[in-house]
Amino acid sequence: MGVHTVEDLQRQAEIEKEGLGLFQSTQSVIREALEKLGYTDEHYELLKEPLRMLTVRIPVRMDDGTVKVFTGYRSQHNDAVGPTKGGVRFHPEVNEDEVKALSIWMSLKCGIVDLPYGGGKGGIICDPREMSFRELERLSRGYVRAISQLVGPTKDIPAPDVFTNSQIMAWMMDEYSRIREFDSPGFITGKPLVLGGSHGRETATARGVTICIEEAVKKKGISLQGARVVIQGFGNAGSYLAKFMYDSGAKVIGISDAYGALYDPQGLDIDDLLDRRDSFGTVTKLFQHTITNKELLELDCDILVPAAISNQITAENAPRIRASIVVEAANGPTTLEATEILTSRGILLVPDVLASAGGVTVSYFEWVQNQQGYYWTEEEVEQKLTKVMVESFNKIYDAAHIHQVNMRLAAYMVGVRKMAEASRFRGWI
Ligand SMILES: NC(=O)C1=CN([C@@H]2O[C@H](COP(=O)(O)OP(=O)(O)OC[C@H]3O[C@@H](n4cnc5c(N)ncnc54)[C@H](O)[C@@H]3O)[C@@H](O)[C@H]2O)C=CC1
Ligand SMILES: O=C(O)CCC(=O)C(=O)O
Repeated sequence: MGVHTVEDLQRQAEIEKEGLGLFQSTQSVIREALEKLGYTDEHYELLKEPLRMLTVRIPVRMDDGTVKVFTGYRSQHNDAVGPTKGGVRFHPEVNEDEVKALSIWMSLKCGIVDLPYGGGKGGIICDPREMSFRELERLSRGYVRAISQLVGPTKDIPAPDVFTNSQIMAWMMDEYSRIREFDSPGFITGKPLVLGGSHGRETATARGVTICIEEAVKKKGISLQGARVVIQGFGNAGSYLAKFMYDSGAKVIGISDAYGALYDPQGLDIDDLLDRRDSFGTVTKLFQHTITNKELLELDCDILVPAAISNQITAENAPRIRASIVVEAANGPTTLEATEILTSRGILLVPDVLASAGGVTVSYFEWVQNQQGYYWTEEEVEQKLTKVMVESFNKIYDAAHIHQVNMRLAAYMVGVRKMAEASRFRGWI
């Protein structure tokens, strides 16, 4: 790989400033991973940006009769390996750079768990917590109409992400099937079981994180029984993870949502919180004594799991993180500088592209079942997921030791190789 230009170095310095672009910092780790593997500048030029990025405007008739126009995105990072794959996020802070970074992370995840996919991701700038059921249906269908030319079961396959769920996947699948005039369950994953969903997809992300935690505690010589766990976010990823930790005998001492956090050093009653949370993973509003998300992250604990949004552990708070293990269920919760700080403090950081890959793995199983029209039992799904996650964790843990790099760079090295090779064999590079 060529010598870095002054421009490169300036950009690098900017990236290192806290808060600057998830997208740029992702590019810098991709560059480093390719360099370590001996790939050329051409590989970096190809892989540093998504191949396609579609911006759409979606007019939606609101319940009060007015029309509101929403902005949405779909990014397809690289389809050398196969169709692109990745979730759709409904959130007020969605933006183009975030969607682009998220699609690159999907490529890396698919490479790590060895799926026949490249990475894609979508998002709509909206706040579903302030929309009615029918408004959400119209928005979901409008998004599919807007992106329908670019997606499909063998092109790009969406799935759930922040503030989207199996009901939204069902509307999207129905809209796509209407447009194409045949039933297309393989267009999207994370569907309800009765519409071709897979057993285990609902809990897959949390299950994958749990498997990473089980492997990580072995490496650290910590017993999961009685271990103190703190989880930021109580939605799909965070709440099921809390349940798995609670059931395995760990003590979940802190959880949070967008409005605050709950802390009990004796351990929270997770079954009770699960009964009381709403469909957006909100539960803290029901309690008087709460702490902030910022305080939650700095609690004294053994295992910390950010399972909500990006940029939560930064150079500012990384020196005060007191966990021995940090497992990233969320996408992009830790900045690059914070990654360095945590690693140099001996904290085992299990990066997002590995820890959260259980979701897309079971999405792949769902897609395979849809293509075959033959459905697997919950036990089969769980067994296959466990094998994939245990192998992936150990592959990356070993790579980090062999190459003497942190776990994030090791994960990028493992994740980028397949698409780099596929791009080369196709003659793109
Ligand atoms: N659902 C999935 O299959 C996968 C999700 N992920 C990642 O996991 C993370 C969480 O996703 P889901 O659980 O699916 O979303 P979700 O919508 O089910 O839950 C999100 C949770 O984060 C909380 N939250 C939102 N904004 C927050 C803020 N500003 N501060 C603190 N908490 C906030 C919400 O209150 C809620 O508890 C995201 O980063 C997502 O990309 C990664 C892989 C797969
Ligand atoms: O299930 C999928 O296809 C993708 C899930 C996702 O968006 C993610 O892993 O970030």
